[in-house]
Amino acid sequence: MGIAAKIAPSMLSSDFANLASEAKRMLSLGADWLHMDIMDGHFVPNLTIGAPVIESLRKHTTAYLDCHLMVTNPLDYVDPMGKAGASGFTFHVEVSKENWQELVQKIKAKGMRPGVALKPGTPIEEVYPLVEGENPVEMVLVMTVEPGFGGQKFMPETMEKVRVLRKKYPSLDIEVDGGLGPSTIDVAASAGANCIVAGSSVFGASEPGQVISLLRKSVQGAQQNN
Ligand SMILES: O=C(CO)[C@H](O)[C@H](O)COP(=O)(O)O
Ligand SMILES: [Fe+2]
Repeated sequence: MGIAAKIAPSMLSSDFANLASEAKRMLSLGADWLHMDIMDGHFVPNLTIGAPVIESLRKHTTAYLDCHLMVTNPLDYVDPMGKAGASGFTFHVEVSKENWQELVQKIKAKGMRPGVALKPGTPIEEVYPLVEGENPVEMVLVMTVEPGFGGQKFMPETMEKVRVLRKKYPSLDIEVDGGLGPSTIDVAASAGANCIVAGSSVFGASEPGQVISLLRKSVQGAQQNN
């Protein structure tokens, strides 16, 4: 028995003008989580959504909103995201070296689940203190593309980080994000990822439900082989 597979369509690839119905469509097709990409136009060269949109979406669904904060000052977002109804709050390690302890504490105090993300060029060792501390994060998001945009090519060299993490922390939620789809899922699943973000491969498919179930089967199959 492995840890639960969580398939999280990235709403970045949805029609933002119909966000609520797109979210419901993904949930009805078997999505476990909805991945919400919050970008501030500073940490990454793209600007997407923030707490007001999370608050609007929350009125339409009770689903787990897996929020990925690609922002320079994640601490500023904790209160608004908590009030808006975010479920997971995943901040980047590159911008939280000085204050991750305070961040994790505040995220938990607001009833959210803390996670830490790292860019492809960031060494995996940087997240160890956050996973092992007294007040640990509950998920590590290994970016498998440079953050900022959907539809990029999966970077297989990031898989070594997933393998190292899975070996070190057998029951940790490990999320992969960027370029995941039918042609890349097996390598990520066998490396040990159990939370799978997929934007363009799901929303661009003629049968998104089939992609969601294929992603889940790959994670479950890899766990049975280990
Ligand atoms: O965090 C992200 C980009 O920074 C997105 O979650 C990610 O890119 C998903 O899109 P796709 O599956 O199309 O790569
Ligand atoms: Fe993301």
